[in-house]
Amino acid sequence: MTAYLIKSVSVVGAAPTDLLIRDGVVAETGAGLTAPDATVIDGTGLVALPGLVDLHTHLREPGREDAETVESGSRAAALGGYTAVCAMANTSPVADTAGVVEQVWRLGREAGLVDVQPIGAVTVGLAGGQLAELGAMADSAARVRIFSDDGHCVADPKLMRRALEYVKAFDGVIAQHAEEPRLTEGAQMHEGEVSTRLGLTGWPAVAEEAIIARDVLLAEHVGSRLHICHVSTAGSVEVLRHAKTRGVKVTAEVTPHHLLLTDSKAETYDPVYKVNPPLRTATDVAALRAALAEGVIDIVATDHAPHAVEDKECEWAYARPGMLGLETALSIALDVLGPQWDLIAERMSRAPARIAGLDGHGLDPAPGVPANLTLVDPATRRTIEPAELASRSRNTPYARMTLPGRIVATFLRGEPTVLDGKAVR
Ligand SMILES: NC(=O)N[C@@H](CC(=O)O)C(=O)O
Ligand SMILES: [Zn+2]
Ligand SMILES: [Zn+2]
Repeated sequence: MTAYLIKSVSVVGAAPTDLLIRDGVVAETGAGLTAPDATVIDGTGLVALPGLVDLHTHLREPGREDAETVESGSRAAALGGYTAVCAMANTSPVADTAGVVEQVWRLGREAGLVDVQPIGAVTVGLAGGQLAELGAMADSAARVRIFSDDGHCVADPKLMRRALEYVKAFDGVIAQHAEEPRLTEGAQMHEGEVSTRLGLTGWPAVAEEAIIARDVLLAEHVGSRLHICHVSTAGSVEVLRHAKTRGVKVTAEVTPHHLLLTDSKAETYDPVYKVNPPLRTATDVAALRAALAEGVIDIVATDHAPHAVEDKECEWAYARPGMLGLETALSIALDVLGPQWDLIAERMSRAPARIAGLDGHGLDPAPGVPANLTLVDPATRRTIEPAELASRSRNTPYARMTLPGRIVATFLRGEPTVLDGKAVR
């Protein structure tokens, strides 16, 4: 196993130091390190972060390997600075059995580019009718701890309660896609001024907020852990703030796109901007940014949602919702938060690793720690070219935008997955 000596790198924004990576761990840190057998990387101007952890990734395998595979999504993740991703359950077949989660877990191991942690479905077939075999998925080789029907809301309050109660036994968490389905029938975009002008059916903020309010009360009642996927409205932030003040065990994520883009993008009628929950208003964006800085929102999660060309390059109403995210998330975070490295490390690595219970991830580079880390060049700006992305899909909303920051290298347990900004395999 090759050793790597990274010279003069800033660890999470601190004064430059050297990092020696050997045998899968950070062996030593300090100024003036030497290691004759090591490959030297010049870290001048670079920032070392704990490898990013994505709590919300769609890898599309099994079932839609034309849009993404575990391997292509893992490569996109590594290039984005990630060392672990949690793979959503809305595959085909659905990841609602021990067999399917073990298959995804095994494919992740074989690709070997990031740790792929499968998320299990809450209900059989994501149909919302009966609980899936949560215990069997938890006990499987994939050791599932996060369960979600993402793409669909667990709308039945009794089923949601039972799921919350069930996962307590193994310190699991239910990740809710908060969308009251009766309030979003036929919805195409955020319900507001722009939807009225364009004549598109609206997805009202209250459809999200009502479910979050219900579920934080349920989580409080049964004393379970709840996670809220892709929070998108100012009102949701207020509900979460209230719940956290009461000590409810709730965590929440925001996506890069909800931190940057607004519903005015729908005026282009370009379905690349169609996403669930929809892009909201500038007021919502400001509230989400403030909540992320404050900690009312715990993490940034990509909701990387690859879609094949035929599902995206069509009329708005027929297009599938969802956007790519893994290869651009750090750049968006840097753009939105500025070089607040400790905050970025917390929201994109440490906190998601804690929520997912991923040992060995989310730890700042220090002696003895598994070498899961990424090197960022904050000074370089790059223009996003969809054709250059490692994802099998092309549905990035940032095409031809120039964004700050470039991932120079990523290490998974001491092995580089990315070097010189390029995937190693
Ligand atoms: N976000 C999306 O618009 N789409 C996701 C599902 C989801 O996250 O709800 C997908 O699977 O494509
Ligand atoms: Zn969702
Ligand atoms: Zn999703």
